[in-house]
Amino acid sequence: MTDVIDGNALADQVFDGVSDAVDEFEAEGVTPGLATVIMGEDPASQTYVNMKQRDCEKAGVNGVHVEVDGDASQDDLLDTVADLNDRDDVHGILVQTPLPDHVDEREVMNAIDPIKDADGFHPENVGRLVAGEARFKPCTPHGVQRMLAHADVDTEGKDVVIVGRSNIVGKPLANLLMQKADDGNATVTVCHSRTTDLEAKTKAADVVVAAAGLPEFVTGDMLSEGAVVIDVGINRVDADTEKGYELVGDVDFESASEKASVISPVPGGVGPMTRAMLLYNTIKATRLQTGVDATLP
Ligand SMILES: Nc1nc(=O)c2c([nH]1)NC[C@@H]1CN(c3ccc(C(=O)N[C@@H](CCC(=O)O)C(=O)O)cc3)C=[N+]21
Repeated sequence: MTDVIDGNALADQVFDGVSDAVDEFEAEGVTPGLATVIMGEDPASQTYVNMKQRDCEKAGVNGVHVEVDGDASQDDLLDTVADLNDRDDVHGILVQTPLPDHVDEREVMNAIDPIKDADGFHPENVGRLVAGEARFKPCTPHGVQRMLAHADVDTEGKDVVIVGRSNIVGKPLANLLMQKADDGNATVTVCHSRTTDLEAKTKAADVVVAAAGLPEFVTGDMLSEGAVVIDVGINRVDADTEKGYELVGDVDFESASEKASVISPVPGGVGPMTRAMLLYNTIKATRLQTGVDATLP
């Protein structure tokens, strides 16, 4: 039987833990706050940010939403970030990507106060993570780790193949899973578009993480029998649905689930866990800024 990880149910457990932590903060007169900043009108970004704000409401986190006009300057966006850095009621800040072409994403990430960096993308936090002293783990890699633990997948000594080398998923996840401190202890191979004979590598893997941003790229014939498959892809492909698109992962679920012992679906897998770990980081940030030791979810 293939175990299909229910990312929504697992995320709900984390959200419950966040609510409990919020109660602990409230008892000390603190309300954790998360600011989401969106610049421009990208429809997918609007959807995601709305979901994040709904999560905040559900968990009792103070959600602060800021919209910056798509035609505004980079300096306007940096001013917005600076204001949020200064606000005592905002403990976590997320600037939704992609940003308009005239804005340098790196400059914006660098401007976020590292202690409020709910995404974990600031170079100081990237450096800490690589050094084995993670402060804010990026949300998607952290969510993947939680999903593996939940499915009783112990990666110690196992071969993990990550398909995709992005700064937000592939690179940080590789670092986490190879480390001792995170009970990863895996042998990690990072594959990408220039990898020769990808199939030989995925076939030899105990765990395959698909994070290339390519719809249904990883198929069952690329997997070994009993492999663990985590699908990080969230691709909108045109379809004859009400919304005009459907969500598909980077894994061809039908063929892959015939081989896999454990698999995560899209939607309902990594996506909700990414949002849950965003609130986890908000709780962690609030602890660091207030000194109140609320229980981490
Ligand atoms: N600074 C920044 N931080 C991010 O974390 C970030 C970002 N920018 N830019 C875009 C990506 C994408 N992302 C998603 C998170 C959750 C779902 C999610 O919850 N998806 C649901 C349903 C989605 C739907 O119904 O459309 C699911 O997979 O079940 C999707 C996508 C965060 N991102």
